[in-house]
Amino acid sequence: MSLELPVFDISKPLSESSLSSLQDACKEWGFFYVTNHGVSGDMYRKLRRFSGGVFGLGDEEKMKMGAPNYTPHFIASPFFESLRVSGPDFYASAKSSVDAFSDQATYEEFSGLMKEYGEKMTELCEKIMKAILSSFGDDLINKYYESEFGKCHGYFRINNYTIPSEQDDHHHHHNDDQDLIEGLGMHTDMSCITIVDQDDIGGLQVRCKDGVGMMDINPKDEALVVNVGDLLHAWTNGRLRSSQHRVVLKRRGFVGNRFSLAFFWCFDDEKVVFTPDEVVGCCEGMRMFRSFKCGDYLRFRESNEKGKFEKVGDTVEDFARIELG
Ligand SMILES: O=C(O)CCC(=O)C(=O)O
Ligand SMILES: [Fe+2]
Repeated sequence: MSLELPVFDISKPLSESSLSSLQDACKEWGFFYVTNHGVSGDMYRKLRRFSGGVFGLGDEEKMKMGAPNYTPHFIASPFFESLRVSGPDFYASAKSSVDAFSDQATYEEFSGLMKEYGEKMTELCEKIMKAILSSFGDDLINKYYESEFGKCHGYFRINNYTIPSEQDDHHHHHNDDQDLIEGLGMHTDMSCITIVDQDDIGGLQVRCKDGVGMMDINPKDEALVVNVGDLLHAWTNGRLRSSQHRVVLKRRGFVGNRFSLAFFWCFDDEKVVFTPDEVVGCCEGMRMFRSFKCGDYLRFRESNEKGKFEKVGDTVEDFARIELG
């Protein structure tokens, strides 16, 4: 099954009806599309070309980038490798990845591009977060945007999914459907919000509220996919969904690579996440999450996964949910 998520045009003034469909989508799915986001086709094509150049290097070369800049195959999955670029100084982060390579002029340009993209996405996240706060009404922007979200920062991953040829893949996990491969396992994001730019191959799936079904999030021209992460789920007292999602690849007919960009916008490590009374209040007054330091949650996730990436199982629900009774 596939899903028609609402499309939120971020360039338009916020109308009551667009805010209410935004709020509904965040509660029901934790996912929606955004258009007129300001990332030009030109910037995207350049980013893809440069990244393709880096992924095309030999394994030994790529390993020179080191962790956490480069995640090689067989960490998250055999079919996934990823470059990480961290803000707020996206230029310096990208530069530190590619400094080991010889073609310095090219990589200067690469780093400049990463900076441009990172800053654009940071700005977009700020706008989206403001829209999400507005969708609660009650002037939450004025009360909480600056104090709670003013120090948020972002990082992004450039993801490259490939499927090896049939003969050397007898040992990995097939789904029930022999033609479906998990390119990135089921997980929730550790962010406040995440913005994903997937190419036209598709494969992003979200778990339905019933906890069983899966829905395809189809590629949509000119649109980016936005999803709510664990930090915003906790901050909104669980009202906005941080949904489990994954990426599946169809073996048959899969040509080339699947390329995606995922931008994660998070609280800073020192931030104490604690739902304001007013936000709790609109939820029958029952506080669902104890206060926690953002960095402690990130470390909890990392230590639970032993470098295994974002596997589902331990989320903010396990970490900070208040037991009832
Ligand atoms: O590659 C994608 O489309 C999504 C990636 C994702 O969910 C993630 O990196 O957290
Ligand atoms: Fe994700």
